[in-house]
Amino acid sequence: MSLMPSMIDLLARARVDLRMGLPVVLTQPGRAVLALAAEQLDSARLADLRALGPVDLTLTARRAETLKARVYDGDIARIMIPADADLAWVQAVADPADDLNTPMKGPLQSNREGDADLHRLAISLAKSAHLLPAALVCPLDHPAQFAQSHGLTVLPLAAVEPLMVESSPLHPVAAARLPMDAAEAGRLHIYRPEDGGEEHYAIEIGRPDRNAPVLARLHSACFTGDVLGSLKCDCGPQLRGALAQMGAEGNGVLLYLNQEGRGIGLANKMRAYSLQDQGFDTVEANHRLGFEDDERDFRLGSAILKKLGFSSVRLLTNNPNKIRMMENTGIKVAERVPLKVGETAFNQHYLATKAAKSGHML
Ligand SMILES: Nc1nc2c(ncn2[C@@H]2O[C@H](COP(=O)(O)OP(=O)(O)OP(=O)(O)O)[C@@H](O)[C@H]2O)c(=O)[nH]1
Ligand SMILES: [Zn+2]
Repeated sequence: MSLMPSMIDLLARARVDLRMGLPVVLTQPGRAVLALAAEQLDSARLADLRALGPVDLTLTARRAETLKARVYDGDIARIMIPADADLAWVQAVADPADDLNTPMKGPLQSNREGDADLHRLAISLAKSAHLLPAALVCPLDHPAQFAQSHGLTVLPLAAVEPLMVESSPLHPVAAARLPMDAAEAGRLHIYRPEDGGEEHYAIEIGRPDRNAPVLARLHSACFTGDVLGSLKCDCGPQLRGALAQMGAEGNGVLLYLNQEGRGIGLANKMRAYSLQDQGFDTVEANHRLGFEDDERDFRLGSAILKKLGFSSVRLLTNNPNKIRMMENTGIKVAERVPLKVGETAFNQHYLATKAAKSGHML
């Protein structure tokens, strides 16, 4: 029935549910759990969840390592919530904001019984909803009945897993002429993913030849740098520098990918900045929050370039991962064009960390 939600629709709905603090039901043959985002929990929901059975606080292995909790499930850990733990305990374990003030949260006991696949799905959902990667998970006996009587979204693991791994197809929505400081001959194209996620943009300058390598930049959104002129990173000057170079050459394409904070979202990036204020570097801060250094999906860039008719680029970047990803997804990188602008007294350490830990070319 075409008026019923598809699996992609349910996935988008589940992300919103988690952001609203609602539980979602995750199922696999013979097993089901109820999952809630730790960050959106309140005391009433914690009590109701505990009435259903034992609750685990699922974290990434990154976060568990910081907390010195045992990791039995590879990339995630299932921390048992003690009987006397309250909402503040859950939040303190999930969120590193107060780690330095209250380093002792434990002893933390990790669950090693049974399968962790549904817990892993809960973490992926929280990440893709740009929430802290921490989820409360408890087993559920009659999932279909429970979901129906509580009006909850149900996601079967087998159906949803391939959708989470694949990059969602993007479709052009609208395009119009946009004269800019850097180039009067500008055109802004909007692309919308099928999965209800962020839209991404392509700024085409001039009318680049589709049969030759185009001067291209994959720029990830940085509200603080691009809009506010933050001195903590080099994003603003890189954005304007790339557009200026394309304007000067008369041709180019800048992809503005809405993957704020290397894919963790602006709220989490500000959590990371707060940890940086406590002395951690950009990579350590991501890890303490439970994220990888870089959670972006650069396949988006190739998908948009292909939609625009390009197959080869002169890529403005210092990031070898972007080059690798372009090549692996069918866009030839004919040349790497370095983009070194915007070094300040405030971002020297940030740029040095990217070079030392993330392989950026100096
Ligand atoms: N998590 C996190 N993200 C940051 C931080 N500083 C900047 N960012 C984000 O990092 C991304 C920078 O993206 P890009 O300009 O594409 O940079 P890049 O990966 O360094 O690669 P090139 O600039 O191409 O060399 C943006 O999404 C910023 O929001 C930080 O300290 N923590
Ligand atoms: Zn930035």
